[in-house]
Amino acid sequence: MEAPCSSPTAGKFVVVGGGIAGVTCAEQLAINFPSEDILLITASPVIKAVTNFKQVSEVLEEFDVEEQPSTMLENRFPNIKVMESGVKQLKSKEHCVLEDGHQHIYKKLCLCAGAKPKLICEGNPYVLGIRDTDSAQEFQKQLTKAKRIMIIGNGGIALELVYEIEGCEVIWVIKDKAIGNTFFDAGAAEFLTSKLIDEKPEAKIAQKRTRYTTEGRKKEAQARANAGNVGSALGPDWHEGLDLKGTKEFSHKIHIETMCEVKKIYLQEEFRISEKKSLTFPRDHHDQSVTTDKEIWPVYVELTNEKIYGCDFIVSATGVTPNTEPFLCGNNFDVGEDGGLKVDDHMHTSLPDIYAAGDICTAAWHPSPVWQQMRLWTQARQMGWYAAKCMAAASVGESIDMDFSFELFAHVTKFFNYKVVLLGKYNAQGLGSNHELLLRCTKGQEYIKAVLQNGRMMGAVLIGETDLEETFENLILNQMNLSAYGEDLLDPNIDIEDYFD
Ligand SMILES: Cc1cc2nc3c(=O)[nH]c(=O)nc-3n(C[C@H](O)[C@H](O)[C@H](O)COP(=O)(O)OP(=O)(O)OC[C@H]3O[C@@H](n4cnc5c(N)ncnc54)[C@H](O)[C@@H]3O)c2cc1C
Ligand SMILES: NC(=O)C1=CN([C@@H]2O[C@H](COP(=O)(O)OP(=O)(O)OC[C@H]3O[C@@H](n4cnc5c(N)ncnc54)[C@H](OP(=O)(O)O)[C@@H]3O)[C@@H](O)[C@H]2O)C=CC1
Repeated sequence: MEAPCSSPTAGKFVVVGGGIAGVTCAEQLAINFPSEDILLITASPVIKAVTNFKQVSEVLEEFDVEEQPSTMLENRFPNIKVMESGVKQLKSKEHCVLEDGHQHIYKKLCLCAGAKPKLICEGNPYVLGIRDTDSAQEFQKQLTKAKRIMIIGNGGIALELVYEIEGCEVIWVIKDKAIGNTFFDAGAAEFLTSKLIDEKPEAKIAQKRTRYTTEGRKKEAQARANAGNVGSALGPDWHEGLDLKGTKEFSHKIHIETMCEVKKIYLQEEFRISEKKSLTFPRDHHDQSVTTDKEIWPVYVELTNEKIYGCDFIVSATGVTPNTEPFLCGNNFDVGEDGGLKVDDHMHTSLPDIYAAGDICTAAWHPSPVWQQMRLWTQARQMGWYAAKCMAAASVGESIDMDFSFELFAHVTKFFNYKVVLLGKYNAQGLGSNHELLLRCTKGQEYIKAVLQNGRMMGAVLIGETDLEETFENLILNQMNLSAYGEDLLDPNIDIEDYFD
């Protein structure tokens, strides 16, 4: 029988999870309390370290994520002790966590156990999710033997995969009309799709600038044809170390099935018995001809548009579910609709002395009008850092203000080899119909969208080397009335940096 946990005053700072959130939190606690021991318990054999951190502007940041042996963290911070083990249970009333029969008493605890892929179908060996190094390697291994795969989902992972995979037919199934719904509107999607589908070099066309009200945007849209205890989520450029090549000698071969979902998955024998017919890979994007596929595949997918395709395997890139399971039993946490542990503006959960940061948590505070939570490593780092600050302040009876990084949503990444910067309400999220869009697009070069409400900039999408991120960030933060500038705001002949400096 396990001994009961003793008094919490005897406890230390304990952090669970060796991903970006947990490691950043532990590091910050170690800096704040150099004479105290910080315990980091993590299920994975390596930890994630942030390296080459670069503050691009006031809120935009870029960094690399490196997998390191935990000893490197312990060497950098002698007061951090890393324990490789999965936490099995939390006894919040007794201030203690249990792993493999051992128990650890905490005075303050930060849960940073991340999230796991939310698969369209659990337990099917032909449905893969990608989260950590192991799952990415398994995917790569399967891909080397594959002639055709199906990718389900329209977010970050799907966008990266369709661009990187070569030598394998890819059927990409999305619920939406356009690609990349979690990051882009139909205009940006069209800008990117040309890079994916046009095999020929793109002819440069003149730059176009347009101003849209919501009404105009609708018309524009109509006129245009987006496992248990897991390891940490992969880092930036995770696919660079992997040769994502199938069995064939061509580069991209992608067919996109829009506005549909998976209806049923059949294993080979099940499909044979059903006597249903599957389709061949469409010759080009406009190919509507229906030809029965003679090839025998390991798995078949029936879509809600009634089409059926056979493939070697399916990648479910359909989002994540917070890893809360080991912590919920016997503890009355407030949990968000997305399954995350709700945290307040001090990263504190609903239970005493328990904080949470990164993918595991759901931001339940009243956010700034231009910030929203997205499960990204920038937010994991910021939350881990801020949680440590809050834990430190609370333990000495002080209070601190919310960190500035939560004032404005800012994300910089790369899709289809373009730099992509997203700021504020970049897709007019939650703004209703009372907003307008300013667009500038040069095919193959840049796509710029500013979201305005009552003359104030609320968000922006910047694709390509636009050099506008800092100016736009300032315009969103200072909420200056831009009505007088109208479309000049995006006029390439006007240097708007000079305008607003
Ligand atoms: C393929 C892929 C590509 C991505 N690309 C980008 C990108 O380009 N840009 C971006 O901003 N974000 C990207 N993300 C998202 C980003 O990686 C995550 O938001 C971020 O890493 C979350 O960090 P975290 O520390 O909260 O969780 P994680 O990195 O998942 O770490 C969780 C940690 O908790 C440990 N753990 C879990 N359960 C337990 C337990 N019971 N006991 C002890 N330890 C436990 C795990 O072993 C792990 O160490 C990507 C994600 C994936 C999967
Ligand atoms: N460069 C970057 O910034 C990258 C970031 N990431 C992050 O990593 C995490 C995991 O990525 P990912 O898995 O792509 O998650 P995302 O949340 O980015 O995207 C999930 C996608 O799957 C769709 N979806 C959800 N359920 C279904 C279903 N049953 N059938 C069909 N489609 C479905 C969603 O549609 P809907 O939105 O309509 O529900 C959405 O398009 C995310 O937090 C993501 O932000 C990953 C890769 C790159």
